[in-house]
Amino acid sequence: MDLIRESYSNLPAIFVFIGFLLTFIAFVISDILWLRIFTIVAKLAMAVAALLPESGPMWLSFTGNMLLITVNVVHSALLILERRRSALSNEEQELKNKAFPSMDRVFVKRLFAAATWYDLGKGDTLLVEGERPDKLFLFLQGRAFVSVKHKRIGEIGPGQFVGEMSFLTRQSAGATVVTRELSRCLVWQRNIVEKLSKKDRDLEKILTAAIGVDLAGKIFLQNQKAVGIG
Ligand SMILES: Nc1ncnc2c1ncn2[C@@H]1O[C@@H]2COP(=O)(O)O[C@H]2[C@H]1O
Repeated sequence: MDLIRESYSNLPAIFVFIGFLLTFIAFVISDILWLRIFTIVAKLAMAVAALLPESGPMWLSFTGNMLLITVNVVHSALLILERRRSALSNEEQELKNKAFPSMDRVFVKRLFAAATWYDLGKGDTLLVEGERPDKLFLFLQGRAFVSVKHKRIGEIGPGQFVGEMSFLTRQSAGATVVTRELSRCLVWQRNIVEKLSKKDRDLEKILTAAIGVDLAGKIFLQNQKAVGIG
């Protein structure tokens, strides 16, 4: 009998422990839907723990946890709906694989939805050195030459951005970029993507992360060229 009573008095602590453990797991997970699902279960454990103390239920803690559960259930349902609606076309999927491989499809779809597909001819000038670009390009197909002071310094290929440097620094373009062959790009009007990033910090994060990876690749190639490998 004593053993049963003792086990029962440990129950709140066990549920609190489970709650903290699940909260910890939730914050380690990067997928926002799973983060919310783990948070719901964690808060459920905490809510149960609040009902079990021998001294009587802790209603404030119970209500707080139930409120958090409600908020997360609503957001999870909206996320699931959005995920269903955010199927990517073949081209969008190909571009996501190249430029946003590990990023959440929902956010990538939102970002893509703010852009327009452009088919470019050979010799089209995308950006001019010293001018302030109003567009940000992301190549799906084709290639472009990059030159500074009329000297070719690099190339752009599928999965790479054009105009991302001045987009980040808000300066004028540091190079002129001209297509080398027929190309297909996704193009954002800068003012639109700037407004969108201010409104939606998740979009800003995935865009800057993808630009960061792209820039690292460009610097790597530049370094190889500098020592005569590229
Ligand atoms: N070394 C390089 N290799 C590849 N692309 C480059 C290089 N330097 C500049 N660019 C691109 O050329 C663009 C010119 O405009 P931005 O400076 O906005 O962004 C630049 C990059 O997108």
